[in-house]
Amino acid sequence: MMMQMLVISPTLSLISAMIVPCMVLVVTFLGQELRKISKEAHVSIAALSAYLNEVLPAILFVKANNAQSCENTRFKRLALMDYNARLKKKKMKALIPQVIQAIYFGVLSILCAGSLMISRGSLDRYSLVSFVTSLLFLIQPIQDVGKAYNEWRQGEPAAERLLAMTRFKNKVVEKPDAADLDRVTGDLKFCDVSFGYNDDMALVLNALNLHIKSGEIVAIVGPSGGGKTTLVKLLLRLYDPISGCILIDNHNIQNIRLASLRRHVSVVSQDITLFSGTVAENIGYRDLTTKIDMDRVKHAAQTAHADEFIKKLPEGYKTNIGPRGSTLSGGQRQRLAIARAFYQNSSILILDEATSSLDSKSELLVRQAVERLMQNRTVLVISHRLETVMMAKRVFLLDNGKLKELPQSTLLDGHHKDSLLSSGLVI
Ligand SMILES: Nc1ncnc2c1ncn2[C@@H]1O[C@H](COP(=O)(O)OP(=O)(O)OP(=O)(O)O)[C@@H](O)[C@H]1O
Repeated sequence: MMMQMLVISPTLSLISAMIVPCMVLVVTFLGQELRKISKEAHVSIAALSAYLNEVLPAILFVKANNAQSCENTRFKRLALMDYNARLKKKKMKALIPQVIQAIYFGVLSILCAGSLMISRGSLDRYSLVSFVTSLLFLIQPIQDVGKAYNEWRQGEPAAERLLAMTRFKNKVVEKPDAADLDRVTGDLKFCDVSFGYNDDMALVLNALNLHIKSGEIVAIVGPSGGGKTTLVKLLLRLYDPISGCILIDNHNIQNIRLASLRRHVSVVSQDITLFSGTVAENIGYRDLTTKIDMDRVKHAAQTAHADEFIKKLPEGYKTNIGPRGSTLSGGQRQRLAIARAFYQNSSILILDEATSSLDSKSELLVRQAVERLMQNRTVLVISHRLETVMMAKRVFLLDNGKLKELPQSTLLDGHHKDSLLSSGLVI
C-alpha cells in the first residue's frame, strides 16, 4: 500500500509520513497517562478490598465500640477514591479513540494538499482518489495498533503486580534430596538456635537449647514478644535459624521435606482458623485435596467432645459453618480445632494458648479434649494460663532470647506460684 502511494505521489506520501510520527507521539503520551491512571485504579481497589476484608469479619467489635460511623466514613472515603480512579480511567479510555479519530483530519490535510497539486497540474484527480483510498486502507491498521498499545499499557500495572508477587522469595528452601519421614517418635531438639527477623533487629532467640523427649509435655512461658511463637515458626520451618539447628528424631529439619515435617506437627492455637465449608472439611482439612476419611472425622469429633453439637447442626457433618466458622460459638470452634488435630494425629503437638477464657462448661469440655489430645504425643505448650502450664512436666521461661528452666517448686510452692502470677507471666 505504501509503495503504491509512493508511486502515485512522493510529495503527498511525504506529508502522510509526517502525520504518522505525530500520531505515534500522541498515542504514546496517552498510553503513558492511561498506565498511570490504571495503576491508581488498581491501588484503590486493592485498598478497598483489604479494608473490607479486615473490617467485615470484625463487625461485632466495630459495633461494640460504637465505631460504625467512623468505619462508615473510612469506607466512604476509600469507595470514593476507588470511584474517582475508575471514573478517570473510563474517561481516558473514552477519550483515546476520539483522539485517534483525529487521524482523519490528517486525511483532510492530504486532500487539501492534493487539490492544490491538481490546480498546479502536478497531480491528476484519479491519482488523488487512488492515493486517498490507499491512505484510508492504512488508517484502520494504524488505529488498531494504537488501540492494542493502549490496552497493553492499561494491563501493564496489573501484570506488574502479579509479577511482583511471583518474585517473592520463599524464606525457606527445600533441598532436592530432602527425606520423607513416615513416622517419628517426636524427640525434639533445639541446638544453639539463634534467630532474628531482620539484620538490624536484636536477636529474638539467642543460642537457645532445648531437648523435649518423645511423649514429654513441656511448657514455655515468658513476657509478651519474648519469642515463644517464633520458636514454633522455626519448628514448622516458616523461617530458618540464622545459626544452630532443630532436630526431630535426630534428623535436622532442613533435611526433611516440608510437607513431611508439617505432617508430623499439629498446631492448636487460640487464634482458631476455620474456613467456609462443611464441618467435615474443616476437621479433615489435611486431606481436603485427596479424600477425607469420614470414620476418622467422626472419631476425632467424638474424642474432642465436638460430636454432640455437630449432630445438632442442621446437616450434621455436612453443615456449612460460614466464613471463618462464624456460625459457631467460641467453645465449639475450639473443639472443632482440637478435632482437626485429632484427625491429623501428629506425633508433635503445639498448643499455643489453646484454652482461652470460655464459660465454665465449655472450658471443661475443651480442657478434657486438650488433655486427651496431649496423650502419647510430644507437646509444646505456649501459654500464659497457670492451669495450662501446670499440665506440663517441665516449664521454661523464655526471656531475652534464652530459655531458663523453672524448677517444679516454683510452680508447686504457693509462694513461688504467687510470684509467678504477680510477675504477669501467667494468669
Ligand atoms: N514477621 C515478623 N517480622 C518482624 N518481627 C516480628 C515478626 N513476628 C514477630 N516479630 C517480633 O519478634 C518478637 C517475638 O515475637 P513472638 O510473636 O515470637 O513473641 P511471643 O513471645 O509469642 O509473644 P506473645 O506472648 O505476645 O504472643 C517480637 O518483638 C515481635 O515484634
